[in-house]
Amino acid sequence: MGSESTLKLPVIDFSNLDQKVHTPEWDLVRTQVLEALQYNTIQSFPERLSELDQIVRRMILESLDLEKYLEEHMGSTNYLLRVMKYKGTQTSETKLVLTAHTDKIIVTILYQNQVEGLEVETKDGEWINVKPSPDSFIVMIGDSLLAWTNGRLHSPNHRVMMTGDEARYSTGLFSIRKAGYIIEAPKELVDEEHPLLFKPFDHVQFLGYYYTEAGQKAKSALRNYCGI
Ligand SMILES: O=C(O)CCC(=O)C(=O)O
Ligand SMILES: [Fe+2]
Repeated sequence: MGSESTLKLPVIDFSNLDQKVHTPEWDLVRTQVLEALQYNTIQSFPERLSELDQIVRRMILESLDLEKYLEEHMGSTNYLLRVMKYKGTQTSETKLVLTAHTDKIIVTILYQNQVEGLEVETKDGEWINVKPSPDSFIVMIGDSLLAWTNGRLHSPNHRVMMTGDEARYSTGLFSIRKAGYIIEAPKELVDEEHPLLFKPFDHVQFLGYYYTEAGQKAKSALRNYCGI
């Protein structure tokens, strides 16, 4: 995204306020507060992230020569925005605060404060420690897209490990298939060399399975649910 589209949170200085209302300082800060609230940060943040999600997915479809599915893809998407807080562990030992999992969605976009903790597993089983940066997002593929691409893309295992007192905040935008949309790899991605890996499935029903005891215990809930 170009510099014009850079997201900037309004920053307001409250330090010159005393407790008296209707001083010029009070009126100035009140105007700034109202402007900031109208700035609609919480609304524009997911909007901008959903643009990024769509750019990434467009690039994936282009690289697979499957642009003809673009409209169907975008049209069958809902978005979920989740804000997460992980309390500091109050110890110098590193603790697992979010167990290893793959996301079940299409694409995940994460943004976080400066406290480290996210780790992503490579295909070879090595854990990479993600270094947070205020200028970047973490983009991961979820199981829905892995299944749709018939395994061409990888949805990585990830977890959160923390140590120390500081709280970690992260925000995730998750693109999700609408209920009733059947996820099925397109015929262009299935051939002798690439046999179909997953039976067609509905994302919401798959989630229902994922949250059962069997789904939670499975090494890959997707493979258990609809693997061929
Ligand atoms: O907080 C994070 O960085 C990861 C969150 C996550 O993996 C999830 O919500 O699925
Ligand atoms: Fe996740």
